[in-house]
Amino acid sequence: MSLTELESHISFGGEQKRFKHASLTLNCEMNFSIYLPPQYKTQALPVLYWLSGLTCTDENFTTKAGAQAYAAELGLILVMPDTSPRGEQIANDDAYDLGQGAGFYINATEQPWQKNYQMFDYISVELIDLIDNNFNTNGKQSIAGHSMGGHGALMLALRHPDLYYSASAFAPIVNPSQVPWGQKAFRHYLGNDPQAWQTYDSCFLLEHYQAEPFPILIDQGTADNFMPEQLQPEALEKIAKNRNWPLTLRLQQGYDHSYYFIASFIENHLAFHKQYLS
Ligand SMILES: N[C@@H](CCC(=O)N[C@@H](CSC=O)C(=O)NCC(=O)O)C(=O)O
Repeated sequence: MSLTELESHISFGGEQKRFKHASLTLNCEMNFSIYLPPQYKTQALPVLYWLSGLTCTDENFTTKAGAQAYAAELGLILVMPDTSPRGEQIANDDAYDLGQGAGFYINATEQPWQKNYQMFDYISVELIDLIDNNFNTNGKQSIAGHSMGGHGALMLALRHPDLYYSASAFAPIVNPSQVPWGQKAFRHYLGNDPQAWQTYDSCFLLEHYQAEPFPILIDQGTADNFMPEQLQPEALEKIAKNRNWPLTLRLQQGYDHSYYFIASFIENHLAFHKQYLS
């Protein structure tokens, strides 16, 4: 599949680029951003996929997290996909938490979403193939994300331990089938079948996980207005403790839900993933 370059900027000795491509999985044109660190000029490198949250595109993390400086030191490729299919012909909703910008990284089965909202397959199959076929990767990848994207990162890694070496999240929605953001999205995209909801719920997936465990790091700000109702990271921590799972939950005093929080700890997340990708 061919890529069209939209932007290219030198950043910390590497290159910050943006591409568009035709997605066969989502039946539309998609953009993604990629950071290629300086080491990329001479060697194949591992990839960290970053999944953003509600209302975001590929550009929120790229422009706000300050991750390029650390990726340049560590020799990590960063890939930032969009958060949903996009376009005038694509189903949408006026609310910020449904439709475009709110794909929830799942494969929709309900109308009018099913034709385009196949984000689970896009991230775990089409995008990995696209990146590996067009860039000099070493075939190793990990995954991280924020809020809705934190849900996506944990859920995709729990569903695909064959693909991802480690997972991390900022303020993730860990139990989407039990909280308003997730319940709304799942009802629209998946219908009312509780079993379908569970297949995309990190708490359920961790509780029933059978393969080799992989490391998880979660940061959660204590001043995050969304924490009590939507996020509840302790629910996942409790299951992890019962299963002796290597999960670290760090409660960061006074931090909120914003990219100022992400920028404050992104260095730790990149270093965490680098250990497992080396
Ligand atoms: N507009 C909404 C909240 C939208 C919001 O806070 N989005 C977060 C992710 S929330 C979970 O997925 C985000 O990352 N926004 C983009 C940014 O650059 O900050 C509301 O009013 O509640």
